[in-house]
This record gives sequence, C-alpha cells and structure tokens, in this order.
Amino acid sequence: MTEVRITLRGIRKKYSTQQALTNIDLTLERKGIVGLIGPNGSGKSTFLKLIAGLLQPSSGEILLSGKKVSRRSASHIAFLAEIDSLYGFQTVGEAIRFWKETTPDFSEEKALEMASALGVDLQKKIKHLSKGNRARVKLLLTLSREVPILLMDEPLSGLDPLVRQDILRMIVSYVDVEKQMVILSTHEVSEVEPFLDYVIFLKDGEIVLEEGTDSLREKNGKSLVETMKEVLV
Ligand SMILES: Nc1ncnc2c1ncn2[C@@H]1O[C@H](COP(=O)(O)OP(=O)(O)OP(=O)(O)O)[C@@H](O)[C@H]1O
Repeated sequence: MTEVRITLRGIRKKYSTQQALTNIDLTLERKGIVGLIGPNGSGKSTFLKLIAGLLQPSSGEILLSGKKVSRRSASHIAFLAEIDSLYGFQTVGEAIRFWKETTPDFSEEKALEMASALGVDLQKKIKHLSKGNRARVKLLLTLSREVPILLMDEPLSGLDPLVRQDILRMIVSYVDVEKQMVILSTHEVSEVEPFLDYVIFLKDGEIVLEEGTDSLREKNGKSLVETMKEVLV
C-alpha cells in the first residue's frame, strides 16, 4: 500500500451565506488515529466531506498522497457517515456479501470476523436490528475496507456506552496504523482520548490547535479534555 498523506492548502468552504471553514492549511502523514474535535457547527462534517471528495471547496486544494482529490478518490477512502446508509431489507450476511460484490477493497473475512466478535447475527434483517447493532454493522462494513484512509463522522454519537466501547475497541483492533489513517470527528474527548495519536481542534471553521497527543500532554502537562476546554472556549 502507498504512503498515506493528506494535504489541505488554503481551504475555505462557504454554503450560500454560511462560512463553514476558513484558512485550513494542514498536512497529515502517518498519524494513526486522528481526532477531529470541535463543538457543534465548528465544521467537522464539512472537513471530512471535503477530504472524501463529496464536497468541493470554495477555494484551495486538497491532495491525497500528492493527487488532487475528486469523487474518484472514494476508491481510496472509506467514509462512515452520520446518516444511516444501510438497506433495511438485507440481512447482515447479505449486506456483507453485497459490499464484497460492489467494493473491490472489501475484506469479507474481516467483516465476518468482526460480526462474530461483536455478536451480530448474520441472519437478522437490518431493519430488525437495534440502533446499537445497526451502528455496529455500519462500522464493521467500513472497517472491512482495506483502504489507506478511513473517515468517521461522529461514530459514537447517540449510542449507549456499551456500543461506544465496542466501536472504539473495533477501531483500535482492526485499523492497521502502519498502513491506514483514521480521522474521526467527535465533540466529546474524554472517551476517545486514550485511543488518539493526533488531535485537530476546530473552532468556528478554523484549526485552533493540531498536534500529537503524547507531545501535547508532555508539553502542557494536561489531559486532552483540559486542553480542549482551554482552546475551544
Ligand atoms: N448544506 C449546508 N447548507 C448550509 N449550511 C450548512 C450546510 N452544512 C453545514 N452548514 C453549516 O456550516 C457550518 C459547519 O457545519 P458542519 O456540519 O460541518 O459542522 P459540524 O462540526 O460537523 O457540526 P455537528 O457537530 O453539529 O455535526 C454550520 O454552521 C452549519 O450550519
């Protein structure tokens, strides 16, 4: 697999009247699990959609390992969206087979292993799953893609503590940090803090701080939660 490098140069994004992102300049290379942290409306979803090529910036450019991002970049990126993208009529097993048939980088073996580790019933129809199990299925389908970049928009949002723990456990166990980079957005840091290698704090559409979590803790002598309170107030 090729090296993973994401470069954002002079990125701005405006939706009709709303400025969502301003002056984003950033290079991410071999950063493992990256937390994109900011309050509601700070621009996290917009940031992820731009990298995924699902939105066009108003100005600036985004490069993935030196190549300009486009809709075709989707073949190198797995995107776990906040909205539910599963087909309710399929069973979990059918959904896994469907992804295998339609997604060239999809590992059926990984998906089945994760389904078993999570205790998800392959025979059950998606529409009959609990919210927590739907979230587990969405996650295992995304994590089964062997792509260099995995983007996750609020993967823990609205889920109970047990499901959130399962999701974090799966991300840590199944992401190959040597080859893959994950950017996950959240507005709650305490739970994800132990798993993050790097953080980007977003406020009002701008990056207010980006740094490795270890060096940040060493420098400040504070937890990420405390740092967040300082930089995002
Ligand atoms: N399609 C759109 N049209 C107009 N404004 C939008 C659109 N999408 C987002 N915005 C606005 O852009 C800003 C950034 O939104 P974005 O969804 O990227 O933030 P976020 O940090 O992901 O928020 P949340 O945590 O609430 O999901 C917000 O002010 C939002 O209202």
